[in-house]
Amino acid sequence: MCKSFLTVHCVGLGRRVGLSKTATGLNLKSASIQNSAEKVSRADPQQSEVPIASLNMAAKMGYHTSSGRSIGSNHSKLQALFSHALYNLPLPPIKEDDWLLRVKPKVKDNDRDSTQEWLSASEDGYDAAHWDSTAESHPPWLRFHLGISRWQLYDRKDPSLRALEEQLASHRIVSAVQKPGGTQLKLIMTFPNYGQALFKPKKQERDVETDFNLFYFSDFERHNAEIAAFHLDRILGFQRIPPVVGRLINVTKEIKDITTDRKLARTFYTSPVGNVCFYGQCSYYCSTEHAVCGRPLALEASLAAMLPDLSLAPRRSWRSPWRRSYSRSKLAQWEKDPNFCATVKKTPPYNKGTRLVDLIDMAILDFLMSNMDRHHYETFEKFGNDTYLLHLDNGRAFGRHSRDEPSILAPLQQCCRIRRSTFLRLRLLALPQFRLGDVMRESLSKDPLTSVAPLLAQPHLSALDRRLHTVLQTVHHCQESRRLAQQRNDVIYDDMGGYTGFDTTTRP
Ligand SMILES: Nc1ncnc2c1ncn2[C@@H]1O[C@H](COP(=O)(O)OP(=O)(O)OP(=O)(O)O)[C@@H](O)[C@H]1O
Ligand SMILES: [Mn+2]
Repeated sequence: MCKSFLTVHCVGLGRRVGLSKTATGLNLKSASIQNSAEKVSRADPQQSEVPIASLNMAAKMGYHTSSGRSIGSNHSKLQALFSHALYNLPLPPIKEDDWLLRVKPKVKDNDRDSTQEWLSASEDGYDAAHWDSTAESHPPWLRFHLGISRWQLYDRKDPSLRALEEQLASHRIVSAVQKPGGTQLKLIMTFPNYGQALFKPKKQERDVETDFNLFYFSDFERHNAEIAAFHLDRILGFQRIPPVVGRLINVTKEIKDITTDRKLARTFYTSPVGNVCFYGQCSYYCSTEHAVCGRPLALEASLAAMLPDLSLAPRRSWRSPWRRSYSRSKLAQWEKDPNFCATVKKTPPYNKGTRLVDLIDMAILDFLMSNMDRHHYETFEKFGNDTYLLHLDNGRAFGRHSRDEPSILAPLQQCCRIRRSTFLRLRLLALPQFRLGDVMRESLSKDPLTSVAPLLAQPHLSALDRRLHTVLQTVHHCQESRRLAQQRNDVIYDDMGGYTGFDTTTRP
């Protein structure tokens, strides 16, 4: 049972907590910490709060040390990239309302005693929780939630992010149940400190290329794509994908033996060669033909940090104007109309603010990793239209390396617009001293599953560099055609305000 000053958990836990909302001090509009000082819960990026033991563990697992230098290498392209000015641009000032979960400013006197801290006895495999209003008492997943702002999902330099990744990769799994909805099997896993992760299993070997005759919507999801997408999004400087790590799961001990999900438990069996398999229940690929199997027990999987529960932080789902037709014979509007973008530009929410360039950022991410499955995207409702797009669900990326899919880039090509900061970072990533494929390799080498096999095979890394060149060429063509037509050059959307000194006009 938990007593809470922080209602985040009780709702997110999915278990009975035994206290009424008023008793827990729940502010339904937002998570509430009953303390006046906002500073209490936001991690200070300057100050490492990761215990030494965790850093040792992280080192063993191949994560960065606190200096950020990768273990066993003297020259880190990734570190050099993240030290570059373009990766350290100042964010707009963060006002009270720009945090997703707000710190409740005042405690009523009669609430004070019962709501000052969160207490729970250790039971059912969960740790006793003694969380108060100080950041030090909060587990890393909670620091992640409290660090979500209008401008980014996390601060790349926040040391508690490393602790979060480490816990996703190694903490004991207390519960594993199916996540309903969606087309493919996925589980919600819970850790002793009440943190949760979205689990997606390995369904195919990393080097299998998607069948060219398959429509994109029939493609299987890939656990390594979820992991690689998180790294790529961070390397592009977006911070719009929740942290994802790879992990070897013991199918019997960490799923079958502990699950309370009877529908899931019923689908376990032993294959003819003695591997433990299961297939769960879902609308498409949940049958013995599509079972996921351990070898004989070990199963590779991706674990993504869960976002705050929808009851605390509702999200809005938007249909992408450039979504593909789900019919095998019909074309979508954007495929038929060369002036499609002119219409989109006039249509809310694309007619104001950064929504259009944010969508173009997402198209660039998707083109680089060849993800054709971005029919929808989500935003946090609290932030209205003035916020970034969440890049969730990347399991269908990195399916092909031998071919590129130019139609994914249609938003950039048709609208001829790109954020200045994105364009400059892309140009940086094309330089030999950084090189996208190289920094991706280095970044992915920190993931625990690299010990099994590199998360992206070399042809995928080379494809990233090739596609990056295509993106830069596309921007160049846009600039040239606007110049020739003597139109005002509105290709580069200036999101960097006073920042000067970066040249945006030269060829890639
Ligand atoms: N890290 C996360 N935290 C919380 N919710 C998430 C997270 N990642 C995804 N979701 C939610 O879960 C839903 C299903 O996840 P996802 O899209 O990855 O599964 P899927 O099986 O591929 O679904 P679909 O078949 O509909 O594409 C998403 O639409 C999103 O709202
Ligand atoms: Mn999906």
